[in-house]
Amino acid sequence: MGDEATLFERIGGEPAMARILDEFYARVLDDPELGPFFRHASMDSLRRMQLEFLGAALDGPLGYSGLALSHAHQGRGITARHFNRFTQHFLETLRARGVGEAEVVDVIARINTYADDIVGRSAVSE
Ligand code: HEM
Repeated sequence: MGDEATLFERIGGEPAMARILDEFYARVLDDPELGPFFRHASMDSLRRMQLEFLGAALDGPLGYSGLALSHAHQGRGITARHFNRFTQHFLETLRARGVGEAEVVDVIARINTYADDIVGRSAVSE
């Protein structure tokens, strides 16, 4: 049991996820509704933090050393619509990179559990 690959490992671990995140953030920056959020972001550091975060959230073996997601995203005006677009880009990138459909579904379900941490309270009514 303990020897079973984690979800992160089934996707290909750190090297595969690093390539996925390169493509994913290129798509996000190209999206006219999402790109402006990242105008002042340090993308290298963000990609590294996101890699760690996913490495931990998809059952390891990475650990996450960044800010709490609620803290990192509060006050940015992120709505449910932004969150869904962001997640849709991630889903499309996983598919484009050849990740299996079962893993894609598992990853998106896992990511959706963080919606309340990302979407601002005052914006939920949208
Ligand atoms: C489940 C979805 C998401 C996850 C897992 C996630 C994850 C992260 C992580 C790990 C960080 C780095 C925190 C740190 O620096 O310590 C971060 C920062 C950030 N995220 Fe997200 N995020 C998500 C959704 C979004 C969405 C929907 C937006 C905007 C539309 C967004 C915009 C940002 C911005 C602007 C930063 C700060 C970048 C910087 O200035 O360095 N995130 N996110």
